[in-house]
Amino acid sequence: MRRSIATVCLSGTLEDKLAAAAAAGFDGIEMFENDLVVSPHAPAEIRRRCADLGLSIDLYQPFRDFEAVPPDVLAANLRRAERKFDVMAELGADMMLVCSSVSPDAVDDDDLAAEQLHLLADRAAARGMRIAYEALAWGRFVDTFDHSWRIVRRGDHPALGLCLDSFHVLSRGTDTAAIRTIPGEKVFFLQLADAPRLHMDVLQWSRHHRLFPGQGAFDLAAFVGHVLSTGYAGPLSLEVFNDVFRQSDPWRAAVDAMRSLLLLEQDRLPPAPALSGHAFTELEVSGPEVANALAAMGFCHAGQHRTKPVQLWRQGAARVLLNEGSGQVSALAVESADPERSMARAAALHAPALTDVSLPGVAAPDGTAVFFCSDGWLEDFPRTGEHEDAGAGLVGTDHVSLTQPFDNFDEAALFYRSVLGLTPELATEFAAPFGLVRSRAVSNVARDVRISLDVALLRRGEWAPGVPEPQHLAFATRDAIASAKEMQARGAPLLAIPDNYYDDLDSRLAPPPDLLAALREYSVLYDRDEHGEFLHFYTDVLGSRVFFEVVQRIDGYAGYGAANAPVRMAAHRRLRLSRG
Ligand SMILES: O=C(O)c1ccc(O)c(O)c1
Ligand SMILES: [Mg+2]
Repeated sequence: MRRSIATVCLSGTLEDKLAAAAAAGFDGIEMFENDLVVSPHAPAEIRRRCADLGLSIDLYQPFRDFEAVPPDVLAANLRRAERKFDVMAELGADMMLVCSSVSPDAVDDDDLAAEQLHLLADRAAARGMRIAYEALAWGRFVDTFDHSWRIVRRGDHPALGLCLDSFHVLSRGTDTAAIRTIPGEKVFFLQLADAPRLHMDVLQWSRHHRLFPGQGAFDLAAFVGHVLSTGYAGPLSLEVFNDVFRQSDPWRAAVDAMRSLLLLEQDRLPPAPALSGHAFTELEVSGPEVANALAAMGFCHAGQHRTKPVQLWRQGAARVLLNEGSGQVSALAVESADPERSMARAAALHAPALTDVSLPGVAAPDGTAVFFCSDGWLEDFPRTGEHEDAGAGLVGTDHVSLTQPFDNFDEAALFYRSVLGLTPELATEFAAPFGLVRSRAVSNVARDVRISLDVALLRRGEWAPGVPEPQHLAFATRDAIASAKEMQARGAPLLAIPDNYYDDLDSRLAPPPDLLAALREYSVLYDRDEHGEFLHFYTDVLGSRVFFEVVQRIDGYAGYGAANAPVRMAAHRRLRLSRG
Protein backbone atom coordinates (compact mmCIF):
# COMPACT_ATOMS: atom_id res chain seq x y z
CA MET A 1 0.00 0.00 0.00
CA ARG A 2 1.05 3.57 -0.43
CA ARG A 3 2.54 5.17 2.68
CA SER A 4 1.95 8.76 3.66
CA ILE A 5 2.75 11.04 6.55
CA ALA A 6 1.09 14.21 7.79
CA THR A 7 3.47 17.15 7.83
CA VAL A 8 2.42 17.78 11.44
CA CYS A 9 4.36 14.66 12.50
CA LEU A 10 7.71 16.23 11.69
CA SER A 11 9.73 19.17 12.95
CA GLY A 12 11.01 22.09 10.93
CA THR A 13 9.86 24.14 7.99
CA LEU A 14 7.79 22.66 5.20
CA GLU A 15 10.97 22.19 3.12
CA ASP A 16 12.58 20.18 5.95
CA LYS A 17 9.48 18.04 6.36
CA LEU A 18 9.10 17.27 2.66
CA ALA A 19 12.77 16.41 2.25
CA ALA A 20 12.73 14.18 5.33
CA ALA A 21 9.53 12.38 4.28
CA ALA A 22 10.91 11.72 0.81
CA ALA A 23 14.28 10.56 2.14
CA ALA A 24 12.56 8.00 4.38
CA GLY A 25 10.69 6.62 1.38
CA PHE A 26 7.18 7.97 1.88
CA ASP A 27 4.93 8.12 -1.19
CA GLY A 28 2.78 11.02 -0.08
CA ILE A 29 1.96 13.59 2.56
CA GLU A 30 -1.02 15.12 4.29
CA MET A 31 -0.54 18.85 3.97
CA PHE A 32 -1.25 20.36 7.35
CA GLU A 33 -2.62 23.82 6.72
CA ASN A 34 -0.33 25.63 9.18
CA ASP A 35 2.75 24.31 7.42
CA LEU A 36 1.51 25.85 4.20
CA VAL A 37 0.44 29.14 5.78
CA VAL A 38 3.88 29.78 7.27
CA SER A 39 5.70 28.82 4.06
CA PRO A 40 7.15 31.54 1.79
CA HIS A 41 6.47 29.31 -1.22
CA ALA A 42 3.38 29.53 -3.41
CA PRO A 43 1.21 26.41 -3.52
CA ALA A 44 2.19 25.78 -7.13
CA GLU A 45 5.86 25.83 -6.15
CA ILE A 46 5.17 23.38 -3.34
CA ARG A 47 3.37 21.17 -5.81
CA ARG A 48 6.47 21.11 -8.01
CA ARG A 49 8.73 20.50 -5.03
CA CYS A 50 6.60 17.52 -3.97
CA ALA A 51 6.56 16.17 -7.53
CA ASP A 52 10.35 16.45 -7.71
CA LEU A 53 10.61 14.51 -4.45
CA GLY A 54 8.19 11.86 -5.64
CA LEU A 55 5.56 12.85 -3.05
CA SER A 56 1.85 13.17 -3.77
CA ILE A 57 -0.30 15.47 -1.68
CA ASP A 58 -2.94 13.02 -0.54
CA LEU A 59 -4.94 15.20 1.82
CA TYR A 60 -5.35 18.85 2.68
CA GLN A 61 -6.22 19.34 6.33
CA PRO A 62 -7.82 20.28 8.61
CA PHE A 63 -10.93 22.18 7.63
CA ARG A 64 -12.78 22.87 10.87
CA ASP A 65 -16.21 23.78 12.20
CA PHE A 66 -18.16 23.50 8.98
CA GLU A 67 -21.38 21.58 9.55
CA ALA A 68 -24.73 21.97 11.33
CA VAL A 69 -24.68 25.77 11.52
CA PRO A 70 -27.24 28.54 10.94
CA PRO A 71 -27.58 29.91 7.35
CA ASP A 72 -25.37 33.02 7.78
CA VAL A 73 -22.54 30.96 9.24
CA LEU A 74 -22.99 28.40 6.46
CA ALA A 75 -22.52 31.08 3.81
CA ALA A 76 -19.26 32.21 5.42
CA ASN A 77 -18.10 28.59 5.77
CA LEU A 78 -18.78 27.85 2.11
CA ARG A 79 -16.84 30.94 1.09
CA ARG A 80 -13.94 29.81 3.27
CA ALA A 81 -14.13 26.35 1.71
CA GLU A 82 -14.03 27.74 -1.83
CA ARG A 83 -10.83 29.68 -0.99
CA LYS A 84 -9.30 26.44 0.31
CA PHE A 85 -10.39 24.60 -2.83
CA ASP A 86 -8.47 27.25 -4.79
CA VAL A 87 -5.36 26.49 -2.75
CA MET A 88 -5.89 22.75 -3.15
CA ALA A 89 -6.25 23.16 -6.91
CA GLU A 90 -2.89 24.93 -7.02
CA LEU A 91 -1.35 22.25 -4.80
CA GLY A 92 -2.78 19.45 -6.89
CA ALA A 93 -4.55 18.01 -3.84
CA ASP A 94 -8.00 16.58 -4.40
CA MET A 95 -9.14 15.57 -0.94
CA MET A 96 -10.07 17.85 1.97
CA LEU A 97 -10.37 16.60 5.52
CA VAL A 98 -13.29 18.11 7.43
CA CYS A 99 -13.18 17.53 11.20
CA SER A 100 -16.41 17.21 13.13
CA SER A 101 -17.33 20.57 14.55
CA VAL A 102 -16.36 21.88 17.97
CA SER A 103 -17.98 25.25 17.25
CA PRO A 104 -20.43 26.96 19.63
CA ASP A 105 -22.37 27.93 16.45
CA ALA A 106 -23.16 24.31 15.66
CA VAL A 107 -26.41 22.62 16.64
CA ASP A 108 -27.17 19.02 17.45
CA ASP A 109 -28.93 18.11 14.23
CA ASP A 110 -27.69 15.21 12.12
CA ASP A 111 -30.04 16.01 9.25
CA LEU A 112 -28.70 19.55 9.04
CA ALA A 113 -25.09 18.34 9.26
CA ALA A 114 -25.72 15.83 6.48
CA GLU A 115 -27.48 18.36 4.29
CA GLN A 116 -24.69 20.93 4.65
CA LEU A 117 -21.94 18.36 4.07
CA HIS A 118 -23.84 17.29 0.94
CA LEU A 119 -23.72 20.88 -0.22
CA LEU A 120 -19.98 21.10 0.48
CA ALA A 121 -19.38 17.79 -1.34
CA ASP A 122 -21.29 19.15 -4.32
CA ARG A 123 -19.03 22.22 -4.44
CA ALA A 124 -15.97 19.98 -4.12
CA ALA A 125 -17.19 17.61 -6.84
CA ALA A 126 -17.62 20.55 -9.21
CA ARG A 127 -13.85 21.00 -8.93
CA GLY A 128 -12.97 17.32 -9.08
CA MET A 129 -12.41 17.16 -5.32
CA ARG A 130 -13.72 15.08 -2.42
CA ILE A 131 -14.55 15.61 1.25
CA ALA A 132 -13.39 13.20 3.97
CA TYR A 133 -15.39 13.72 7.17
CA GLU A 134 -13.60 12.80 10.41
CA ALA A 135 -15.15 12.43 13.86
CA LEU A 136 -12.81 14.06 16.37
CA ALA A 137 -13.02 12.23 19.69
CA TRP A 138 -13.87 15.60 21.25
CA GLY A 139 -16.29 16.76 18.54
CA ARG A 140 -19.14 18.79 19.98
CA PHE A 141 -21.92 16.48 18.74
CA VAL A 142 -20.13 13.99 16.50
CA ASP A 143 -17.35 12.20 18.35
CA THR A 144 -17.48 8.56 17.21
CA PHE A 145 -16.81 6.97 13.83
CA ASP A 146 -20.24 5.37 13.71
CA HIS A 147 -21.90 8.74 14.22
CA SER A 148 -19.79 10.29 11.42
CA TRP A 149 -20.73 7.30 9.24
CA ARG A 150 -24.47 7.87 9.89
CA ILE A 151 -24.07 11.47 8.76
CA VAL A 152 -22.02 10.59 5.69
CA ARG A 153 -24.62 7.98 4.73
CA ARG A 154 -27.40 10.50 5.18
CA GLY A 155 -25.39 13.12 3.25
CA ASP A 156 -25.44 10.66 0.36
CA HIS A 157 -23.02 12.21 -2.10
CA PRO A 158 -20.35 10.41 -4.13
CA ALA A 159 -17.82 13.10 -3.15
CA LEU A 160 -18.56 12.70 0.57
CA GLY A 161 -16.87 9.92 2.54
CA LEU A 162 -15.16 9.12 5.83
CA CYS A 163 -11.74 9.75 7.21
CA LEU A 164 -11.02 7.07 9.81
CA ASP A 165 -8.35 8.03 12.32
CA SER A 166 -7.21 5.20 14.58
CA PHE A 167 -6.63 7.56 17.49
CA HIS A 168 -10.18 8.92 17.57
CA VAL A 169 -11.65 5.45 17.17
CA LEU A 170 -9.43 3.52 19.59
CA SER A 171 -9.25 6.23 22.26
CA ARG A 172 -13.02 5.88 22.65
CA GLY A 173 -12.86 2.13 23.13
CA THR A 174 -15.75 1.65 20.68
CA ASP A 175 -16.29 -1.68 18.96
CA THR A 176 -14.08 -1.40 15.92
CA ALA A 177 -15.33 -4.53 14.17
CA ALA A 178 -18.35 -2.48 13.00
CA ILE A 179 -15.94 -0.73 10.61
CA ARG A 180 -16.19 -3.88 8.48
CA THR A 181 -19.74 -3.02 7.52
CA ILE A 182 -18.76 0.28 5.86
CA PRO A 183 -18.41 -0.02 2.07
CA GLY A 184 -14.76 0.50 1.08
CA GLU A 185 -15.57 3.21 -1.46
CA LYS A 186 -16.96 5.30 1.41
CA VAL A 187 -13.71 5.14 3.38
CA PHE A 188 -11.87 7.98 1.70
CA PHE A 189 -8.84 8.18 3.99
CA LEU A 190 -7.10 6.28 6.78
CA GLN A 191 -5.00 8.06 9.41
CA LEU A 192 -2.88 6.02 11.80
CA ALA A 193 -1.58 6.88 15.23
CA ASP A 194 -0.83 4.80 18.28
CA ALA A 195 -0.83 6.10 21.87
CA PRO A 196 -0.08 4.95 25.39
CA ARG A 197 -3.16 4.16 27.50
CA LEU A 198 -3.65 7.33 29.54
CA HIS A 199 -6.62 8.38 31.58
CA MET A 200 -6.76 12.03 30.66
CA ASP A 201 -8.66 14.54 28.61
CA VAL A 202 -8.85 13.06 25.13
CA LEU A 203 -7.90 16.28 23.33
CA GLN A 204 -4.73 16.66 25.42
CA TRP A 205 -4.00 12.97 24.96
CA SER A 206 -4.31 13.34 21.19
CA ARG A 207 -2.39 16.59 20.79
CA HIS A 208 0.61 15.64 22.95
CA HIS A 209 0.93 11.89 23.31
CA ARG A 210 0.25 10.20 20.00
CA LEU A 211 2.93 7.76 18.88
CA PHE A 212 3.82 5.93 15.71
CA PRO A 213 2.18 2.50 15.34
CA GLY A 214 3.84 -0.12 17.53
CA GLN A 215 5.07 2.43 20.08
CA GLY A 216 1.89 2.62 22.15
CA ALA A 217 -0.85 0.39 23.49
CA PHE A 218 -3.42 0.39 20.66
CA ASP A 219 -4.06 -2.67 18.53
CA LEU A 220 -3.31 -1.02 15.20
CA ALA A 221 -2.96 -4.31 13.34
CA ALA A 222 -6.54 -5.29 14.15
CA PHE A 223 -7.77 -1.78 13.33
CA VAL A 224 -6.04 -1.70 9.96
CA GLY A 225 -7.31 -5.21 9.29
CA HIS A 226 -10.89 -4.00 9.79
CA VAL A 227 -10.39 -1.01 7.51
CA LEU A 228 -8.70 -3.04 4.76
CA SER A 229 -11.49 -5.61 4.89
CA THR A 230 -13.83 -2.89 3.57
CA GLY A 231 -11.79 -2.73 0.37
CA TYR A 232 -10.11 0.57 1.28
CA ALA A 233 -7.19 1.02 -1.10
CA GLY A 234 -5.92 4.50 -0.20
CA PRO A 235 -2.71 5.20 1.68
CA LEU A 236 -1.75 4.19 5.19
CA SER A 237 -1.10 7.67 6.49
CA LEU A 238 0.54 8.60 9.77
CA GLU A 239 -0.90 11.49 11.74
CA VAL A 240 0.99 11.77 14.99
CA PHE A 241 0.92 14.80 17.24
CA ASN A 242 3.77 14.29 19.70
CA ASP A 243 5.69 16.83 21.77
CA VAL A 244 9.03 15.05 21.36
CA PHE A 245 8.74 14.29 17.65
CA ARG A 246 7.76 17.89 16.98
CA GLN A 247 11.22 18.97 18.08
CA SER A 248 13.26 15.99 16.87
CA ASP A 249 15.49 15.82 13.82
CA PRO A 250 12.86 15.29 11.08
CA TRP A 251 15.07 12.98 9.01
CA ARG A 252 15.48 10.66 11.94
CA ALA A 253 11.81 10.91 12.96
CA ALA A 254 10.71 10.14 9.39
CA VAL A 255 12.75 6.93 9.42
CA ASP A 256 11.22 6.00 12.79
CA ALA A 257 7.79 6.71 11.26
CA MET A 258 8.52 4.59 8.19
CA ARG A 259 9.78 1.75 10.39
CA SER A 260 6.46 1.80 12.25
CA LEU A 261 4.53 1.27 9.00
CA LEU A 262 6.90 -1.41 7.82
CA LEU A 263 6.36 -3.29 11.07
CA LEU A 264 2.61 -2.83 10.77
CA GLU A 265 2.77 -4.43 7.32
CA GLN A 266 5.17 -7.06 8.61
CA ASP A 267 3.89 -9.81 6.36
CA ARG A 268 6.00 -8.20 3.67
CA LEU A 269 9.14 -7.97 5.79
CA PRO A 270 11.75 -10.73 5.79
CA PRO A 271 10.66 -12.73 8.87
CA ALA A 272 12.90 -12.41 11.92
CA PRO A 273 15.03 -15.55 12.30
CA ALA A 274 14.68 -17.21 15.70
CA LEU A 275 17.03 -15.88 18.38
CA SER A 276 18.40 -18.16 21.05
CA GLY A 277 20.04 -16.13 23.74
CA HIS A 278 22.57 -13.39 24.32
CA ALA A 279 25.86 -14.41 22.69
CA PHE A 280 27.82 -11.70 24.47
CA THR A 281 27.73 -8.13 25.66
CA GLU A 282 30.67 -5.86 24.97
CA LEU A 283 31.79 -3.20 27.41
CA GLU A 284 34.23 -0.42 26.73
CA VAL A 285 36.29 0.04 29.86
CA SER A 286 39.22 2.10 31.01
CA GLY A 287 41.43 0.61 33.68
CA PRO A 288 41.16 -2.71 35.51
CA GLU A 289 38.02 -2.01 37.60
CA VAL A 290 35.56 -4.00 35.50
CA ALA A 291 37.94 -6.92 34.90
CA ASN A 292 38.64 -7.10 38.63
CA ALA A 293 34.92 -7.07 39.38
CA LEU A 294 34.25 -9.84 36.84
CA ALA A 295 37.05 -11.95 38.34
CA ALA A 296 35.58 -11.49 41.82
CA MET A 297 32.17 -12.47 40.44
CA GLY A 298 33.64 -15.80 39.33
CA PHE A 299 34.30 -14.99 35.67
CA CYS A 300 37.42 -16.20 33.91
CA HIS A 301 39.40 -14.31 31.27
CA ALA A 302 39.01 -17.28 28.96
CA GLY A 303 39.87 -15.89 25.54
CA GLN A 304 41.70 -13.12 23.78
CA HIS A 305 40.76 -11.79 20.31
CA ARG A 306 43.16 -12.83 17.54
CA THR A 307 43.87 -9.32 16.37
CA LYS A 308 42.14 -6.79 18.63
CA PRO A 309 42.73 -5.81 22.25
CA VAL A 310 39.45 -7.48 23.23
CA GLN A 311 39.14 -9.91 26.13
CA LEU A 312 36.51 -12.61 26.46
CA TRP A 313 35.38 -13.18 30.03
CA ARG A 314 33.00 -15.98 30.76
CA GLN A 315 31.18 -18.02 33.33
CA GLY A 316 28.79 -20.71 32.14
CA ALA A 317 26.98 -19.19 29.15
CA ALA A 318 27.45 -15.64 30.48
CA ARG A 319 29.96 -13.90 28.20
CA VAL A 320 31.36 -10.40 28.41
CA LEU A 321 33.81 -8.80 26.02
CA LEU A 322 36.04 -6.06 27.39
CA ASN A 323 37.43 -3.47 25.02
CA GLU A 324 39.35 -0.26 25.63
CA GLY A 325 37.10 2.78 25.78
CA SER A 326 34.93 5.16 27.64
CA GLY A 327 32.99 3.00 30.09
CA GLN A 328 29.77 1.94 28.43
CA VAL A 329 27.93 -0.96 26.87
CA SER A 330 29.17 -0.71 23.30
CA ALA A 331 27.52 -3.80 21.84
CA LEU A 332 25.02 -6.51 22.52
CA ALA A 333 25.07 -9.68 20.51
CA VAL A 334 22.31 -12.22 20.07
CA GLU A 335 22.50 -15.76 18.69
CA SER A 336 20.54 -15.81 15.45
CA ALA A 337 19.42 -18.92 13.56
CA ASP A 338 20.43 -17.06 10.39
CA PRO A 339 22.52 -13.89 10.80
CA GLU A 340 22.30 -13.10 7.09
CA ARG A 341 18.52 -13.10 7.17
CA SER A 342 18.58 -11.08 10.39
CA MET A 343 20.61 -8.48 8.50
CA ALA A 344 18.19 -8.57 5.56
CA ARG A 345 15.31 -7.83 7.91
CA ALA A 346 17.29 -5.07 9.60
CA ALA A 347 18.05 -3.49 6.23
CA ALA A 348 14.37 -3.67 5.24
CA LEU A 349 13.62 -1.76 8.46
CA HIS A 350 16.16 0.95 7.61
CA ALA A 351 18.55 -0.05 10.38
CA PRO A 352 22.02 1.32 9.58
CA ALA A 353 24.42 -1.57 8.97
CA LEU A 354 27.79 -1.41 10.71
CA THR A 355 30.86 -1.48 8.56
CA ASP A 356 34.43 -2.21 9.66
CA VAL A 357 33.32 -4.92 12.06
CA SER A 358 33.89 -8.65 11.87
CA LEU A 359 30.30 -9.66 12.71
CA PRO A 360 27.07 -8.72 10.94
CA GLY A 361 25.52 -5.89 12.92
CA VAL A 362 23.52 -2.67 12.98
CA ALA A 363 23.59 0.53 15.02
CA ALA A 364 20.68 1.07 17.42
CA PRO A 365 19.33 4.61 17.96
CA ASP A 366 21.21 4.91 21.27
CA GLY A 367 24.49 4.09 19.50
CA THR A 368 24.74 0.54 20.83
CA ALA A 369 25.97 -1.95 18.24
CA VAL A 370 23.68 -4.96 17.80
CA PHE A 371 25.36 -8.07 16.40
CA PHE A 372 23.83 -11.25 15.02
CA CYS A 373 25.99 -14.27 15.82
CA SER A 374 26.05 -17.88 14.85
CA ASP A 375 28.21 -20.48 16.59
CA GLY A 376 31.47 -19.56 14.92
CA TRP A 377 32.18 -16.24 16.61
CA LEU A 378 34.02 -17.79 19.56
CA GLU A 379 36.72 -19.02 17.18
CA ASP A 380 38.01 -15.47 17.01
CA PHE A 381 38.92 -15.80 20.70
CA PRO A 382 41.69 -18.36 21.17
CA ARG A 383 41.84 -19.61 24.74
CA THR A 384 44.15 -17.87 27.16
CA GLY A 385 44.63 -21.05 29.16
CA GLU A 386 43.47 -19.29 32.30
CA HIS A 387 41.90 -21.74 34.70
CA GLU A 388 38.08 -21.72 34.80
CA ASP A 389 37.13 -22.64 38.36
CA ALA A 390 33.66 -23.46 39.68
CA GLY A 391 32.74 -19.77 39.51
CA ALA A 392 29.88 -18.28 41.49
CA GLY A 393 26.96 -20.07 39.92
CA LEU A 394 26.24 -17.80 36.95
CA VAL A 395 24.70 -19.69 34.05
CA GLY A 396 24.01 -17.06 31.40
CA THR A 397 22.82 -13.56 30.58
CA ASP A 398 19.29 -12.72 31.73
CA HIS A 399 18.97 -9.25 30.21
CA VAL A 400 20.72 -6.13 29.08
CA SER A 401 19.31 -2.90 30.45
CA LEU A 402 19.92 0.35 28.58
CA THR A 403 18.73 3.71 29.83
CA GLN A 404 17.74 5.76 26.81
CA PRO A 405 18.13 9.46 26.18
CA PHE A 406 14.69 11.03 26.73
CA ASP A 407 14.18 11.90 23.06
CA ASN A 408 14.96 8.41 21.75
CA PHE A 409 12.92 6.16 24.00
CA ASP A 410 9.96 5.36 21.76
CA GLU A 411 12.20 5.18 18.71
CA ALA A 412 14.57 2.77 20.51
CA ALA A 413 11.77 0.52 21.75
CA LEU A 414 10.37 0.24 18.22
CA PHE A 415 13.86 -0.33 16.80
CA TYR A 416 14.82 -3.19 19.10
CA ARG A 417 11.41 -4.75 18.80
CA SER A 418 11.12 -4.61 15.03
CA VAL A 419 14.71 -5.29 14.02
CA LEU A 420 15.19 -8.22 16.40
CA GLY A 421 11.62 -9.46 16.05
CA LEU A 422 10.95 -9.18 19.80
CA THR A 423 7.69 -8.69 21.65
CA PRO A 424 7.12 -5.70 23.93
CA GLU A 425 6.29 -6.42 27.55
CA LEU A 426 4.15 -4.19 29.73
CA ALA A 427 5.60 -0.79 30.48
CA THR A 428 6.04 0.06 34.16
CA GLU A 429 6.68 3.35 35.89
CA PHE A 430 8.27 3.94 39.26
CA ALA A 431 9.29 6.84 41.46
CA ALA A 432 13.07 6.95 41.66
CA PRO A 433 15.22 9.31 43.74
CA PHE A 434 16.03 11.54 40.75
CA GLY A 435 12.60 11.53 39.19
CA LEU A 436 10.03 9.22 37.69
CA VAL A 437 11.28 6.43 35.46
CA ARG A 438 9.47 4.47 32.79
CA SER A 439 10.71 1.00 31.97
CA ARG A 440 9.78 -1.19 29.05
CA ALA A 441 11.28 -4.51 28.06
CA VAL A 442 11.25 -6.46 24.82
CA SER A 443 11.89 -10.18 24.71
CA ASN A 444 11.66 -13.25 22.49
CA VAL A 445 9.14 -16.02 23.03
CA ALA A 446 11.65 -18.31 24.75
CA ARG A 447 12.58 -15.39 27.04
CA ASP A 448 16.28 -16.01 26.52
CA VAL A 449 16.75 -12.64 24.85
CA ARG A 450 15.59 -9.74 26.98
CA ILE A 451 16.40 -6.08 26.55
CA SER A 452 15.08 -3.62 29.10
CA LEU A 453 14.83 0.06 28.23
CA ASP A 454 14.50 2.78 30.84
CA VAL A 455 13.86 6.48 30.50
CA ALA A 456 13.22 9.45 32.75
CA LEU A 457 9.58 10.53 32.39
CA LEU A 458 10.66 14.09 31.91
CA ARG A 459 13.85 15.27 30.33
CA ARG A 460 16.48 14.61 33.02
CA GLY A 461 17.15 17.49 35.33
CA GLU A 462 20.61 19.00 35.67
CA TRP A 463 21.11 18.19 39.31
CA ALA A 464 23.00 15.11 40.40
CA PRO A 465 21.40 12.46 38.23
CA GLY A 466 23.24 9.69 40.16
CA VAL A 467 24.66 8.06 37.07
CA PRO A 468 24.57 9.40 33.51
CA GLU A 469 22.10 7.20 31.64
CA PRO A 470 23.10 4.01 33.46
CA GLN A 471 23.40 0.70 31.67
CA HIS A 472 23.64 -2.72 33.15
CA LEU A 473 24.10 -6.31 32.36
CA ALA A 474 22.11 -8.88 34.34
CA PHE A 475 23.43 -12.43 34.69
CA ALA A 476 21.30 -15.42 35.57
CA THR A 477 21.91 -17.70 38.53
CA ARG A 478 19.95 -20.64 39.90
CA ASP A 479 20.69 -19.60 43.50
CA ALA A 480 21.07 -15.89 44.16
CA ILE A 481 21.93 -16.25 47.84
CA ALA A 482 24.68 -18.79 47.10
CA SER A 483 26.04 -16.61 44.27
CA ALA A 484 26.04 -13.52 46.49
CA LYS A 485 27.77 -15.41 49.28
CA GLU A 486 30.47 -16.72 46.94
CA MET A 487 31.01 -13.32 45.31
CA GLN A 488 31.20 -11.64 48.69
CA ALA A 489 33.85 -14.15 49.74
CA ARG A 490 35.82 -13.36 46.58
CA GLY A 491 35.65 -9.63 47.32
CA ALA A 492 33.23 -8.56 44.58
CA PRO A 493 32.08 -4.91 44.87
CA LEU A 494 28.48 -5.76 45.77
CA LEU A 495 25.99 -3.06 46.58
CA ALA A 496 24.85 -2.88 50.22
CA ILE A 497 21.10 -2.53 50.73
CA PRO A 498 19.79 -0.71 53.84
CA ASP A 499 17.78 -2.37 56.61
CA ASN A 500 14.76 -0.16 55.94
CA TYR A 501 14.25 -2.04 52.71
CA TYR A 502 14.06 -5.40 54.48
CA ASP A 503 11.68 -4.08 57.15
CA ASP A 504 9.40 -2.83 54.39
CA LEU A 505 9.77 -6.06 52.41
CA ASP A 506 8.72 -8.03 55.48
CA SER A 507 5.59 -5.90 55.85
CA ARG A 508 4.67 -6.09 52.15
CA LEU A 509 5.53 -9.59 51.01
CA ALA A 510 6.40 -11.42 54.24
CA PRO A 511 9.06 -13.79 52.90
CA PRO A 512 9.71 -16.74 55.27
CA PRO A 513 11.91 -15.51 58.19
CA ASP A 514 15.02 -17.49 57.25
CA LEU A 515 14.82 -16.30 53.64
CA LEU A 516 14.39 -12.71 54.84
CA ALA A 517 17.43 -13.09 57.08
CA ALA A 518 19.52 -14.42 54.19
CA LEU A 519 18.34 -11.65 51.85
CA ARG A 520 19.29 -9.08 54.47
CA GLU A 521 22.65 -10.64 55.19
CA TYR A 522 23.73 -10.72 51.54
CA SER A 523 21.95 -7.55 50.33
CA VAL A 524 19.75 -9.54 47.96
CA LEU A 525 16.50 -7.90 46.86
CA TYR A 526 13.23 -9.75 46.45
CA ASP A 527 10.04 -9.46 44.42
CA ARG A 528 7.08 -11.62 43.55
CA ASP A 529 4.51 -11.62 40.76
CA GLU A 530 1.58 -13.81 39.74
CA HIS A 531 4.02 -16.40 38.36
CA GLY A 532 6.78 -16.67 40.88
CA GLU A 533 9.60 -15.06 42.81
CA PHE A 534 12.62 -12.96 41.93
CA LEU A 535 15.87 -12.64 43.87
CA HIS A 536 18.49 -10.20 42.62
CA PHE A 537 21.52 -8.19 43.68
CA TYR A 538 23.80 -5.58 42.19
CA THR A 539 27.39 -4.46 42.02
CA ASP A 540 28.55 -0.93 42.55
CA VAL A 541 28.72 1.32 39.47
CA LEU A 542 32.01 0.48 37.78
CA GLY A 543 33.43 3.53 36.05
CA SER A 544 30.87 6.18 35.14
CA ARG A 545 27.70 4.33 34.21
CA VAL A 546 27.90 0.53 33.99
CA PHE A 547 27.09 -2.00 36.71
CA PHE A 548 26.16 -5.66 36.94
CA GLU A 549 23.14 -7.43 38.35
CA VAL A 550 22.63 -11.08 39.24
CA VAL A 551 19.10 -12.43 39.03
CA GLN A 552 17.30 -15.62 39.94
CA ARG A 553 13.87 -16.16 38.41
CA ILE A 554 11.73 -18.74 40.18
CA ASP A 555 8.66 -20.30 38.52
CA GLY A 556 8.59 -17.95 35.56
CA TYR A 557 8.67 -14.58 37.33
CA ALA A 558 8.22 -12.27 34.34
CA GLY A 559 9.36 -8.84 35.51
CA TYR A 560 12.61 -7.04 36.26
CA GLY A 561 12.20 -6.11 39.92
CA ALA A 562 11.14 -2.55 39.08
CA ALA A 563 9.78 -2.06 42.60
CA ASN A 564 13.35 -2.41 43.89
CA ALA A 565 15.02 -0.13 41.36
CA PRO A 566 14.68 3.03 43.51
CA VAL A 567 16.48 1.26 46.38
CA ARG A 568 19.32 0.38 44.05
CA MET A 569 19.48 3.94 42.68
CA ALA A 570 19.64 5.49 46.15
CA ALA A 571 22.33 3.02 47.19
CA HIS A 572 24.40 3.83 44.09
CA ARG A 573 24.04 7.51 44.82
CA ARG A 574 25.15 7.03 48.42
CA LEU A 575 28.25 5.18 47.31
CA ARG A 576 29.21 7.86 44.83
CA LEU A 577 28.84 10.54 47.48
CA SER A 578 30.93 8.59 49.96
CA ARG A 579 33.69 8.33 47.36
CA GLY A 580 33.53 12.05 46.69
O1 LIG B 1 -6.23 17.89 16.93
C1 LIG B 1 -6.81 18.29 15.94
O2 LIG B 1 -7.35 19.37 15.85
C2 LIG B 1 -6.89 17.38 14.77
C3 LIG B 1 -6.91 17.89 13.49
C4 LIG B 1 -6.98 17.02 12.41
C5 LIG B 1 -7.03 15.67 12.60
O3 LIG B 1 -7.09 14.78 11.59
C6 LIG B 1 -7.00 15.17 13.89
O4 LIG B 1 -7.06 13.85 14.05
C7 LIG B 1 -6.94 16.01 14.96
MG1 LIG C 1 -6.97 12.78 12.27
